[in-house]
Amino acid sequence: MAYELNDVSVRINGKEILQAVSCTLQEGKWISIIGQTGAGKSTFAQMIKGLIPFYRGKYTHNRQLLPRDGKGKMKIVPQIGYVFQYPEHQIFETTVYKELAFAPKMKGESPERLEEALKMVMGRMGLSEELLQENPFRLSGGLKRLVAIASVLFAEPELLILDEPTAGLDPVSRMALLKQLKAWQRENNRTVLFISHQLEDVAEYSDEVMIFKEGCLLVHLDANELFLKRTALMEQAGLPLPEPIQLLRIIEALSGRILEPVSCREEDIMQQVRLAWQSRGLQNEG
Ligand SMILES: Nc1ncnc2c1ncn2[C@@H]1O[C@H](COP(=O)(O)OP(=O)(O)OP(=O)(O)O)[C@@H](O)[C@H]1O
Repeated sequence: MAYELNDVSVRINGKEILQAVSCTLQEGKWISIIGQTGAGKSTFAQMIKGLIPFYRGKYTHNRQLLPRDGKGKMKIVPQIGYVFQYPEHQIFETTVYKELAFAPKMKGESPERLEEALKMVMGRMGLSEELLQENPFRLSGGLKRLVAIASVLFAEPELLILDEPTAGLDPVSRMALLKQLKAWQRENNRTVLFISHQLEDVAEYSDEVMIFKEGCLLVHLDANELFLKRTALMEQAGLPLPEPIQLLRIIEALSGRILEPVSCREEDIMQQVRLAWQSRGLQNEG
């Protein structure tokens, strides 16, 4: 179920926005896309969804070229879901039920199947069924966001693109939303492309990370490898390290020991930090 790009370049208004990008997006992976502002992250994601009509190079899904129309224009890829920044701005129906059921009804889903899927997606996003008859425009900002994202999940996308899905949310809502999306991705073995400037979230949830710099894909690698072993790549891309990794480096410097957390997730890093802190060497230093 892989999507593959081979030497793909995108030029808009005479400017090369993406340059010779080659990559494979494997099924069942949470792949984060990071890079400084203007690095080409959103353009890459839009290209994957088929929102960029023309590009050079080869783009395939399961080794089949993605369809183009008679004029050679790339078509939108229906099995890819796209959550744009501030997705609540795309809500247009008058009840939460209508908003969620819009796409599946268009696909001709039976009422029974609709009901079953509706319950599942509401539960997954932590939304109470009582909300179904509410006007989505009257909900709080955070709830509106959940409804908008639930409507994308309801279409059961094979690959889900999340373009800064937590922008503007408070820390508690941000964490809750990402946990729900991660659980959805794992349970359904789906691929997620997650664009974010929140590097702590990237280290917490990713299987793989793609770093873009000035329209080029600098590197695509395992998240643990990047954050625990190849941190120089972050510097090369002009990006800071996630805060728990910065703390790990400080504790290593203070204790004079190399710490080896099992992953770049905060919980695993803090466990190492606590152990080092409790060890006599560091207490004496302190
Ligand atoms: N339609 C367009 N016309 C002209 N230039 C564009 C267009 N779309 C994007 N660009 C330019 O392409 C570059 C990459 O933009 P893109 O939005 O992909 O970057 P990004 O990494 O997603 O940035 P950010 O983190 O700020 O969202 C930028 O210099 C942007 O100005």
